[in-house]
Amino acid sequence: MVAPSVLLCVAALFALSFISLSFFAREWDVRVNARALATGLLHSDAFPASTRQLLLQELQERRAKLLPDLTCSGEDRFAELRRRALVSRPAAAGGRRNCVDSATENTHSRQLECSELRRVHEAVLLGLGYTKAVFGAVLRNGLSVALKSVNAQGADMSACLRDLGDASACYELVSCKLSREIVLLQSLQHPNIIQLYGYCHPGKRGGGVMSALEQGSPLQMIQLLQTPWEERFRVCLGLVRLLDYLSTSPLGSVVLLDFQPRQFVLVSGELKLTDLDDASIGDPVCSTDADCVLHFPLRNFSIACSSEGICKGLNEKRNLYNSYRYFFTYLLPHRAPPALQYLIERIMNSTGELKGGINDTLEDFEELLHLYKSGLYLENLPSSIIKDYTVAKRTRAAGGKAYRCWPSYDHSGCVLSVHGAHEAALLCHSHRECACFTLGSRRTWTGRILASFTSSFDDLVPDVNSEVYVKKAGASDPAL
Ligand SMILES: Nc1ncnc2c1ncn2[C@@H]1O[C@H](COP(=O)(O)OP(=O)(O)OP(=O)(O)O)[C@@H](O)[C@H]1O
Repeated sequence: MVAPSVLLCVAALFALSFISLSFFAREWDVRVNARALATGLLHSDAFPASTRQLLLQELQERRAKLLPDLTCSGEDRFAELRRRALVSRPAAAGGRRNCVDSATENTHSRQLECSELRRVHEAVLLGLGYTKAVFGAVLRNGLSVALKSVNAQGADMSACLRDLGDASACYELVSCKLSREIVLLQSLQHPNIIQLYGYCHPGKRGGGVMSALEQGSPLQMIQLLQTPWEERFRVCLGLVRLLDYLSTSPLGSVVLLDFQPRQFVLVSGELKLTDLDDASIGDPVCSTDADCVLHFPLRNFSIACSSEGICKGLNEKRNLYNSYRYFFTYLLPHRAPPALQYLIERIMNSTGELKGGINDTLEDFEELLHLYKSGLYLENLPSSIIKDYTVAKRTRAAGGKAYRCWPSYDHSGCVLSVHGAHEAALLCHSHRECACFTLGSRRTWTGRILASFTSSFDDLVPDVNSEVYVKKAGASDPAL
């Protein structure tokens, strides 16, 4: 029989340990663990005090295994990130508020109210990840947003609940990743990073962490593989521009630890990074060269440990090689204009072997864009090719027979991007069904013209923005 005074003493000791651990612990995760520890102790009323330290240690280790990439482990670190975010964006300063649209003052003058975000109806599921659930909604002002919150059924929450058994501690742990992403989105601003419209933190009236972002559509690699080369090139170019920015961002060099196509979305064809919770800042520290090795399934790369004890440039290399293996390999060489293949091979070689850095890669990509946009890559095109066509200016072809080609911008016909009439004539010559083509006012993202190819037409109707080229009878195949 245990005396009531002893029980009281033990309870007081537990309460005191919890309060002091929570109070003095500078590390956010230690506080969570202290809570888990206290919860455990309350549930089993006979833990000897001598095992307290061991238990705490074990909980910390388990937590580290549970969420190995959760680098918002220290309040100091989080505060430091926040401070840097605010320094790089002076207009956003003002401390933590319940709801802020600090990232949006240029684009959306109206403040996003948390109450509005939490009240949205008819939200549709856009995606579920290990950590977050993302819903699409249209706000009252007509703005389409993606609302991110903790995925209560996600793998992170489930693993945490299995391990710690404390729902509120787990929510706090997992939402830390979302909060971290919000902080990063505030300071990292680039056309290829999703725009943060606003966010909510748990306030007095409850509700969890939530961010409101520019809405995109999940990146479907299979779908992307079926799009024209120009669109796939756009995705790769956006990625390279993003990596260039991340290599020297306002926060330092940023590496995407969990680099997968699903961390990105497309917004009107433009690639945007949306999942930043696993991004890490700063090149790794090292004591020997062996600390600066990048391990990939099929190969490893290493660099020297600098005299300052940093693997300088390792983040950049990791991002670049991941871009090569997840994006360039699939999207870049396939059906590229033959005259640009040499440049593509150079890019594939230098990124696949990590011979060049992001600067060289960006230079190659910008050159590729320039050659493609300007039509310079078509220099060897026979100029006589256009003589095989009769042109009807300020008209468009109506009716007639369409045919399909691949990869067309329009699935019911044959619509391809061309630099001008010469290139369109070349394509028409190479299609057995082609009898005429129309150049209209529609342009692709590079400014190239969308040409529509058909086998026949019923009529020519006036249209000041369009011209029709009709193949002359007996026009020869230029055997290109
Ligand atoms: N802005 C957005 N617009 C549309 N869909 C989005 C947006 N942001 C994210 N998604 C979709 O939601 C999914 C989950 O989002 P996110 O990647 O941020 O969550 P996560 O839990 O960190 O994912 P993971 O398990 O890959 O780490 C994404 O894969 C994407 O398909």
